[in-house]
Amino acid sequence: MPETAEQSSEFVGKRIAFLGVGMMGEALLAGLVREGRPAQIVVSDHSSDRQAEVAEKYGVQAGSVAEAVAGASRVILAVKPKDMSALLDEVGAHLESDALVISVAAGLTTAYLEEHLPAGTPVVRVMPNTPALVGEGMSAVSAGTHCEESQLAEAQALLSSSGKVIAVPESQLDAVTAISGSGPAYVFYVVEAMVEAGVLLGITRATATELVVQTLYGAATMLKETGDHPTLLRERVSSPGGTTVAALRQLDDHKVRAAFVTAMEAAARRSAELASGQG
Ligand SMILES: NC(=O)C1=CN([C@@H]2O[C@H](COP(=O)(O)OP(=O)(O)OC[C@H]3O[C@@H](n4cnc5c(N)ncnc54)[C@H](O)[C@@H]3O)[C@@H](O)[C@H]2O)C=CC1
Ligand SMILES: O=C(O)[C@@H]1CCC=N1
Repeated sequence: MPETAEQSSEFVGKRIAFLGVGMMGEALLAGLVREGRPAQIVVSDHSSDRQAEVAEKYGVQAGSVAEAVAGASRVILAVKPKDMSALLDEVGAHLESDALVISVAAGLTTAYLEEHLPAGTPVVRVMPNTPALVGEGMSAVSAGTHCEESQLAEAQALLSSSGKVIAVPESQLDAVTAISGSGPAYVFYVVEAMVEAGVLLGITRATATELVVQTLYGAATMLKETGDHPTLLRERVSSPGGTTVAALRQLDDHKVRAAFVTAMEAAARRSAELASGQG
């Protein structure tokens, strides 16, 4: 398991600026605060209401982008891709010479980030996901041209406060975005559908939700703890001539498996479009 930010001696005493504390920024911030370092964090958000809400909820400092970036050794960028160019101009004007810049924006490449920051700035591109909020996130990281191994490790240690972290070649980050970045939304979509079906079958919404959520949690835990192939686990549920095969046949007839493939291809394509400025 990678060293956590708490365990990393590199982490001690370093100030972290969070620029943009919407859904994803807050989820990553929550992990660091859980590790007990709120005094080192300063947040900045264009929405003053949002900035104040997050600063109060997590007991962290707040300020303008310039105030947050000045004196920060790590700068986390968590704004929408369309807002990144303006933010990078502002960040560049105040960035410390040894600061590491970490972006979570979908699609935006390290080359794009480097182009908009002072020459030689070390950058790390990350694709995290929202389960980071509860410490069960999945992040994939790639280093930019000027980022040293130790700086990539530093970014990994920082992100490990909110879940699992892997390093991947940057060419794979659009696919990663389609899998784990957007993935929680597919799961919530399936949950919605199963709960609706439960209600249709006469179960109360509360009970149907409880049944679906625990089923999902149990199935995910089995996948993680046994390491067994999903096909094997599915076959163990499917009695010959029973209820499960009757249901799965309907999913196949409705091409649900194929729909997941085309949906995820669309997500990866969209990620690549964001990189080429079609955001
Ligand atoms: N929501 C998700 O599941 C995931 C999001 N991401 C990426 O995270 C980034 C943020 O996404 P969300 O948190 O969902 O969006 P969001 O809209 O919830 O948050 C963005 C925040 O940035 C603030 N903002 C905009 N311009 C700013 C600026 N110049 N300075 C300071 N704050 C500024 C906004 O007021 C807002 O609070 C995006 O680039 C997205 O691609 C990556 C992985 C998963
Ligand atoms: O939908 C999006 O563009 C972002 C990136 C991955 C998840 N949410």
